[in-house]
Amino acid sequence: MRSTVRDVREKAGDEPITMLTAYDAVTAEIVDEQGVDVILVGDSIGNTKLGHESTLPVTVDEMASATAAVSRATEDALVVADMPFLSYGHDEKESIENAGRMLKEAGAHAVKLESGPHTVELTERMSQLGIPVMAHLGLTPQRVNQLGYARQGTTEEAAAEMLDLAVAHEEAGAFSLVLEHVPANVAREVTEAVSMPTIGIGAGPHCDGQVLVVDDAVGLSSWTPSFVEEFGDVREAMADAVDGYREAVETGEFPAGEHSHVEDELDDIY
Ligand SMILES: Nc1nc(=O)c2c([nH]1)NC[C@@H]1CN(c3ccc(C(=O)N[C@@H](CCC(=O)O)C(=O)O)cc3)CN21
Ligand SMILES: CC(C)C(=O)C(=O)O
Ligand SMILES: [Mg+2]
Repeated sequence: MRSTVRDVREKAGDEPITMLTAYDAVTAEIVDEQGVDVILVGDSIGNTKLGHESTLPVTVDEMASATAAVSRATEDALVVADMPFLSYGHDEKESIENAGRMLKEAGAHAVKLESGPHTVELTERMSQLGIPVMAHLGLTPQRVNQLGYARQGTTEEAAAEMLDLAVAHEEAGAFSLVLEHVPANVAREVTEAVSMPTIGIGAGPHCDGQVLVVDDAVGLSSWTPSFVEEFGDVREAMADAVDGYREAVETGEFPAGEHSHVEDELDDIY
């Protein structure tokens, strides 16, 4: 049965919540079939699929297209669309229209916003309108030009600010919170301070759930952050298959008789 935002919220403290990204239908189908609770259509599509060096160039149209593909292929998981850089936060009307597209056009069940003091009111407005919001604190890669990709919440002051923002977003109506690249003890403190589930990436074992970029988790990425564990080697499996194909064509082994068809009736003509 389809997961709902409420299921995700109620699961906190029970079994860990599992979340992976997906950006296309076949990957979403595999992730969904393996029982992962939440599929995030991440703006990490910029790095993983579109060949960009950061998530900043990703557009609302690109996110809507990927989210629609994922939604069409997903039966059980909750589908969350990541809102790309500058598609929210500067103008309330535009933010809500962009987020609304993910639900109305692309079949997402919720959106994720990289959070800060400027997203508290927006989170409240979206929640009131029926757009469930997943918040995101710690390393927020859309701020790469200010933060780099360094671990966040590493000073007493920064950790206290993260805690305050987590509480403020919960009060504003966020249903869940991603904590990225923060010390495990800070993530534990935040997890204890809020009742919404926290989902960690590089944030230690005390969160209510975990998320990874699917390409990193299956071993498809050529580079991964230090907090990643590769649970497979899809890149090598795919390279072997591509190499096998190239060699079979070059040596004339492919296509063989079983891959082709001779039309007998045309035999005396051709
Ligand atoms: N494939 C992929 N996986 C991800 O997890 C991911 C993306 N892409 N793109 C968007 C962001 C960027 N992320 C990153 C990127 C780099 C580090 C990293 O290497 N951090 C260094 C410190 C770098 C610094 O200090 O500036 C580290 O050692 O932790 C962490 C998260 C996580 N996200
Ligand atoms: C890593 C997750 C949390 C994300 O925001 C993304 O994949 O874009
Ligand atoms: Mg993202």
